Amino acid sequence: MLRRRLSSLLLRSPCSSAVASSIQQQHHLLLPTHAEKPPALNLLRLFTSLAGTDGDRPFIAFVLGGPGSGKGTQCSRIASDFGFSHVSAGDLLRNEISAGTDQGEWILEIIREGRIVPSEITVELVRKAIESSTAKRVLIDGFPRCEENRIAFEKITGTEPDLVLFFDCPEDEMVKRLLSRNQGRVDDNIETIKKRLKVFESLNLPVVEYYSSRGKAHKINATGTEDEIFEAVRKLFSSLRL
Ligand SMILES: Nc1ncnc2c1ncn2[C@@H]1O[C@H](COP(=O)(O)OP(=O)(O)OP(=O)(O)O)[C@@H](O)[C@H]1O
Ligand SMILES: O=c1ccn([C@@H]2O[C@H](COP(=O)(O)O)[C@@H](O)[C@H]2O)c(=O)[nH]1
Ligand SMILES: [Mg+2]
Repeated sequence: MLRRRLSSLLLRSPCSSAVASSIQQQHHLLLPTHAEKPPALNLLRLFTSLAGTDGDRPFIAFVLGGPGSGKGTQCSRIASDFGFSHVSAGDLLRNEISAGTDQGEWILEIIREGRIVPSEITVELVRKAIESSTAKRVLIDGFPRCEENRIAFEKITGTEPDLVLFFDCPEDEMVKRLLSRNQGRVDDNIETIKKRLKVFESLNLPVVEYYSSRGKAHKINATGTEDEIFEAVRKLFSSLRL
């Protein structure tokens, strides 16, 4: 409870002014109504660090890339060949929808519109998934989606990813893949795909750039067959001392 409240105090600003107004309009009830000062960061960490100290936590890889770039496909293969647990932020949100809660209904609308779910929801879901995993290596697929997500994750968990994988794919190829994915996703239609591509470029790419500037991001050419792409991925993971 306290953890949840501390998290919400830190996470007042949505991902960008472009998406801020509608999210804030719909989401104002989740935000604190009075001006409390966030507690000092080290106090916050006392309650929220992932599995105690940095040393105890698993190896964390963020897997980023545009919609349809093949993140989920490649994550499944990395998980089975390199012993990673695969945490898909999108799947965690879709589980909330399937659970049929009020929060789920609201998340469904955000996904249908190709927007980003506020950090107070996603960071909690991702943090819990990491904490409940017994694996020593975890792939976080499709998160963080924007700088605000990234900053929130790092503050709330007191940790940074060890590695960031970026699947680089041309837009026309991503659109083609999404339109033939055929998994009944509410966001696999051309109107939503166009919005997701815009959100990817304006909000998600800056996260990749941030981690590139810190020497953590590895770009993989995501064109070609699944096998060809996995060969490049395999080389990278084989070179890591895991
Ligand atoms: N190299 C590839 N060539 C052709 N099709 C591919 C390739 N990799 C994945 N696909 C197919 O493209 C579709 C999108 O792939 P996937 O679901 O892995 O992408 P994603 O990055 O996770 O997308 P999203 O962000 O929407 O979840 C799937 O139907 C998948 O089978
Ligand atoms: O961290 C996240 C991850 C996902 N979303 C929303 O879900 C959809 C689908 O995500 P996929 O990773 O493509 O499965 C995405 O377009 C967002 O609307 C999110 O808000 N935050
Ligand atoms: Mg996916």
